[in-house]
Amino acid sequence: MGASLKITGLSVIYGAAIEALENVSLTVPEGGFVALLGANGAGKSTLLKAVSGLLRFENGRARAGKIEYNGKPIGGLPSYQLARLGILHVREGRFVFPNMTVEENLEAAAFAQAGRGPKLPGHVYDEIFGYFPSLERRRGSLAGYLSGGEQQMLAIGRALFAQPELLMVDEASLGLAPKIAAEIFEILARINRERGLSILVVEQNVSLALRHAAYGYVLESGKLVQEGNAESLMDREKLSKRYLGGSVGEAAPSPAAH
Ligand SMILES: Nc1ncnc2c1ncn2[C@@H]1O[C@H](COP(=O)(O)OP(=O)(O)OP(=O)(O)O)[C@@H](O)[C@H]1O
Repeated sequence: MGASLKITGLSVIYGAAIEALENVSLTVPEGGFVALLGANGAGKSTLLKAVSGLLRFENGRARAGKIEYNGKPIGGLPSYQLARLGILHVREGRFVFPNMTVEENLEAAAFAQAGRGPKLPGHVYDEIFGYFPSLERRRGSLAGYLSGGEQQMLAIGRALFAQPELLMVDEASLGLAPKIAAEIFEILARINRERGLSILVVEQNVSLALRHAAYGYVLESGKLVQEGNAESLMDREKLSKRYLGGSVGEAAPSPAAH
C-alpha cells in the first residue's frame, strides 16, 4: 500500500543563515516512483530530512512551506512518529550495525521500528529475502563484512520491516559498481510494483534513476529548476551539463566501487 506526499513552497535553513532549499514544491502520488536529481550540495538530502523529521538533529528547520502526507500536514512531527505513519528514510551511508549479523540487523530494525521481536515469524524474513536473495545466503554473516551493495540491500531490507508506505532512499547507487546499482534499482522497482509502495529516490546517476522512476525533479542550489516525466527529462540532454555537471548516462565515478 502506498501513500501520497505533497510538499509546497518548502524553504529550509541550517543555523541562522544557510539557505539549503528555497520555495520547493514536489509531489509523490500514491504508489508513485519519483526521482530527485541534482549535483552535490543541491539540497536533495535536505529535502528528505525535512520529510522524515531529521532536520532538527542538524540545527536545520523549515522556514516556510507545507509538507502533507496522505492529505494531512506532518511538518514538525518527530521522526519516530513519522516512521509510525509509514515514512521510512534510508539515509546516505547505509548505517548498518557492522558487528551484528544480517539477521540480527533485521531483528533490531523490527524491534526499534515496529515494536516487534526480538524473534520474528519466518514469513517476515521470507518476504524480505524474496527481494534480496543474496542477503539470505549471508544471513549469518556480520554486516560489516558485506559488500557495499549487500549493505545497501540490508539498509533497504531493514526499512521494509517497518511496513513503510513511503520509502525514501538517499543515493542508493553511491560507490557501487554499475551492475549492483542497477540490481538495487530493479529491486526498488519491483517493491514499488508489487507492494504499491510509494518511492522517492535521491540520485546522482540520472539515467539509472529515470529508467525506473516515472517522474523526476531537478534541484540546483536549493531551487527546483526542472521537472517532468522520466522520458521528457531523459530527452533534455542539456539537463545534465547545466545542472548535474556530467553526462546523463553516467554516475559520478567512485574509487570505492565494488
Ligand atoms: N547540517 C548542515 N549544516 C549546515 N549546512 C548544511 C548541513 N547539511 C547540508 N548543508 C548545506 O545545505 C546545502 C544542501 O546540502 P544537501 O546535503 O541537502 O545537498 P545534496 O544535494 O544532498 O548533496 P550531496 O549529493 O552532496 O549529498 C549545502 O550547501 C550544504 O553544505
